[in-house]
Amino acid sequence: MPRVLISDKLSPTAVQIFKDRGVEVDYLPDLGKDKDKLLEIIGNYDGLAIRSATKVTEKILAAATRLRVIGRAGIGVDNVDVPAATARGVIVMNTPFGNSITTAEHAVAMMFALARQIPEANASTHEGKWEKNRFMGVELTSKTLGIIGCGNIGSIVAERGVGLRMHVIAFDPFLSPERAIDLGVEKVELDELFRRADFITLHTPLTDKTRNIIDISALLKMKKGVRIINCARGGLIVEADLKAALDSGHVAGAALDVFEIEPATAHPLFGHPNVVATPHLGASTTEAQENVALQVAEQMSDYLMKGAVQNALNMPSISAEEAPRLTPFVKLAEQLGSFAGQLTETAIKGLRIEYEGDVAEMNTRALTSAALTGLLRPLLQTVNMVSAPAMAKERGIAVEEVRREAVGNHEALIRLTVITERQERGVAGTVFADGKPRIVEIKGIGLEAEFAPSMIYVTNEDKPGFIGRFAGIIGDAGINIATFNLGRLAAGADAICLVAVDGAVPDAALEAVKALPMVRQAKALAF
Ligand SMILES: NC(=O)C1=CN([C@@H]2O[C@H](COP(=O)(O)OP(=O)(O)OC[C@H]3O[C@@H](n4cnc5c(N)ncnc54)[C@H](O)[C@@H]3O)[C@@H](O)[C@H]2O)C=CC1
Ligand SMILES: O=C(O)C(=O)COP(=O)(O)O
Repeated sequence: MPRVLISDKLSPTAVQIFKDRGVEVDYLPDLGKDKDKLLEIIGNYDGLAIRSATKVTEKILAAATRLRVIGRAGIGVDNVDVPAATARGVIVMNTPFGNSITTAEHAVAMMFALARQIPEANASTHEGKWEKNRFMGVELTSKTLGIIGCGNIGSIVAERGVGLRMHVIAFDPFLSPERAIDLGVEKVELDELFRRADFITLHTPLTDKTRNIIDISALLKMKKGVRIINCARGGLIVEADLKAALDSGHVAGAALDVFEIEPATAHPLFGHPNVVATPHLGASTTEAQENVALQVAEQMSDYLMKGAVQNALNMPSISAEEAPRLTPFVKLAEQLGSFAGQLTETAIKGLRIEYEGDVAEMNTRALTSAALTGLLRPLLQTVNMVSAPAMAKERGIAVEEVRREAVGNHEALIRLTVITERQERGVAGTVFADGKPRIVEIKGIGLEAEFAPSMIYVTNEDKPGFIGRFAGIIGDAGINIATFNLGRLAAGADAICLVAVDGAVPDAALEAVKALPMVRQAKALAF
């Protein structure tokens, strides 16, 4: 039974779903804050469910020897070392929509709070001061709202802004002009947004490109009296620069839900009269927390129990519906890759994968990942479908996918061609109705063989006497032949022989096969 650790506070719904789906679960909501304890126990788990408090570092991943999936009940995964997880073959998934409305609403609430100084006015009124003349606000109607990052959350903020009769402008390199029109948003460059906006709200992920996107030079480009809202990530704003701009009065107010270092218990901006602060509450509503807990538990259980992959950041999706149909082809692609990988002794420059017939309509990204996994496994024992594409890229292996209708006898065929400095070697296979993968072609020569744990592959000249002498050597070595499959280009031309044997092939027997006069190559293969 797979075991999952929940190391941050999640709705009890998640615990129940894991249990209902047959996944053992330990709920330790404060563990994320205790790095040492997490390091000590993480090796016991197949899955880790987190929010933003747990930091999944390279060190934690190194100790997570059983880990197969990290599920982020929320959106941002900047607290996970995704490249390190990928290199170790651990899927990282999030719940990209579950808390977006809630977070957008928090940004809008922050905008109102800034415009009318609600938190300060509230505190003063509670103190019995009745400072009616101290709190003069600004109207939102007709003001320009500048949105940096117009994805899921930014778009919802945009729609709310339009509803409030604001003029909404957005900077997002990936926002299409059509989508901008649909949202009622004017797409602008960043400098223009800085120049024109009365309110600026941030909704990008924290990446190397977005880090410090609001620094002193950006602040100086903004209108005097601008108000800034950050419900995305600390690190997008240089906090010291913001403080200077608030102190000088250039920025009239800032509302911050997120901070460079969290938890933020002491901060130079705390106590500033024009700063509204909340403790990373963007996603904290009953509705959003139910959504993300339910979704993360379902996604992680689906992966651990059925092999379905949804919302993974480092692996193509495989739906629970397609998983049963795809699985035998995943196996075929991996075994074909493994076959090619075991036969290739020089550096691989490229891999061409041809999908013919029914399989061309399937999830070929997942199949290509599987093929790369098989191909690279002789070099990298720990490679899997998550890490294989990144590993192939790192090694400079160019991957080409071709999809076409069925051309031969097979309704579905996958052909893998490995390209090295010296040659191109192709191998093709299919899955029959019994669900078992078969090799049906090697180097353009047709044959039909099932994959077996131990096999011998021989290329030879098609001359009389080979089979008898080969079988004699194998029999003398005490190895039982399970299946014997032959193929040849033409009578007397190149031939191949793929033999399944019971048990490992001793080196001496393989050497004796290689020494036969008509043999060109002989190799023991393991699947
Ligand atoms: N305060 C909180 O509790 C929460 C914070 N968040 C944060 O909000 C962020 C945004 O979430 P979503 O909208 O769901 O993500 P998303 O991926 O749907 O949208 C992000 C947008 O940022 C854009 N972008 C990327 N780089 C950019 C750049 N250099 N300049 C301008 N735009 C850029 C992308 O094109 C994309 O459209 C998350 O990454 C997360 O860090 C999310 C949920 C809750
Ligand atoms: O989903 C996100 O990106 C968030 O920032 C929400 O964080 P949280 O789950 O509340 O710790």
